[in-house]
Amino acid sequence: MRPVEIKPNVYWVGGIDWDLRYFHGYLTPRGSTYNAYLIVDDKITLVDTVKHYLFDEMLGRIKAVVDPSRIDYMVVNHVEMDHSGSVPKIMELAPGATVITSPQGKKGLERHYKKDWNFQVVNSGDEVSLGSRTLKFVHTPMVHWPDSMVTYIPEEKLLLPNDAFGQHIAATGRFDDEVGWEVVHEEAAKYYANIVLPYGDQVNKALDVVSRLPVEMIAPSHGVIWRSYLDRILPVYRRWANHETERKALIVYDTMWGSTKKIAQALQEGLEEAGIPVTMRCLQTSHMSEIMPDVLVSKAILVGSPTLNNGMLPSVSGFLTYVRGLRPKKRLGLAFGSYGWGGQGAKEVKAALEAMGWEVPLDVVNIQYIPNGDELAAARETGRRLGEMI
Ligand SMILES: Cc1cc2nc3c(=O)[nH]c(=O)nc-3n(C[C@H](O)[C@H](O)[C@H](O)COP(=O)(O)O)c2cc1C
Repeated sequence: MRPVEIKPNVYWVGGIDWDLRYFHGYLTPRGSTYNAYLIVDDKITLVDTVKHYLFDEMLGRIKAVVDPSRIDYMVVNHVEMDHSGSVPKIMELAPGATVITSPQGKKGLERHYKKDWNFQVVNSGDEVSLGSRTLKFVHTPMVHWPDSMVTYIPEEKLLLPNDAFGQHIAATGRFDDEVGWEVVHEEAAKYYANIVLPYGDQVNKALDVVSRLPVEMIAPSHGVIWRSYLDRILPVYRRWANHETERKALIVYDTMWGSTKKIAQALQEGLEEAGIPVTMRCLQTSHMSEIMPDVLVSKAILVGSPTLNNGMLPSVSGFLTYVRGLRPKKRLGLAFGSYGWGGQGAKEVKAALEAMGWEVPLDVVNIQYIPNGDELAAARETGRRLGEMI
């Protein structure tokens, strides 16, 4: 339960959730952390907290540095309970502390905890002096809730952006270079694709703000702290925010008797003939949160469903509902599937792709029952034509 001094007198005092495997609908095979930061200055400040069940772990780390009753400021960058869940217990230990948050943060905290704390509402650009350090607040609404803000400490060139730049990684090392670029990039992409993707415009504004600040270290509220790979992750975030993709295709499908899978394989062959790398995901074996990193980087997304009871399979409609909410833009879509008599499944998929504003340049590949050789050759040709459009 040791705290980690990340800058002089700035300590990581969060909690490590080694066992977390499911986080509001998102699989987290590497677990996660909830990062809280303690700043010891004339005024003692805690920035964010941890999920309620890790309170004791966080408290142990705080106590190793200061008596928690001495906390003057409790900064809440984001109201979601993985970060604010231990605020009530901190406020019991430090009843004289002031809760610093955004206007939406105050409303959100009141709705969550029904407490009459001493609030200091801060607007974007406001500063609070701690003595030898300053807290500067910048609102980042909808990255990823209306209350979200970041805290910047200019004297330390340290940005505490809460969920932005987060990754679900539980590790003993607190820094990006202790985990390695491959892992931290993979988890940052997965986090972005499943949480932040709808808010590209707001991320771009936040990146503009960051680019004007001297930043040496970005300490998010999940996972490891960016100190060595800042030059790499900032341009990657910009590309994600701009919905820039690669010359890649993703095929996502489900099947009852295997025919839609045969069509998926024919489309894959055609795309590969056109020189396009393809990732294949069957919804029976891949969780939709695991598929989202491929959605993030793929220009073409092909979705297949057989027809079941006059519609698409529920697994496919669930996936499309999830993707629609995450709003990836500038994609090429294609719908396909097998049917028995009505064939509505693949047609519904096509309508869903178009409703997301994607370009769907080719007709649906909809084949009755088990595809024959000619039909598979035609599907392969469709894949090749799509590949040439990427
Ligand atoms: C329970 C069930 C319901 C089905 N309902 C429809 C339907 O409403 N309309 C239709 O065109 N085909 C329907 N079918 C036929 C399937 O779409 C057809 O068997 C198709 O080839 C299955 O593709 P798959 O091998 O990819 O699962 C149904 C099949 C099953 C097993």
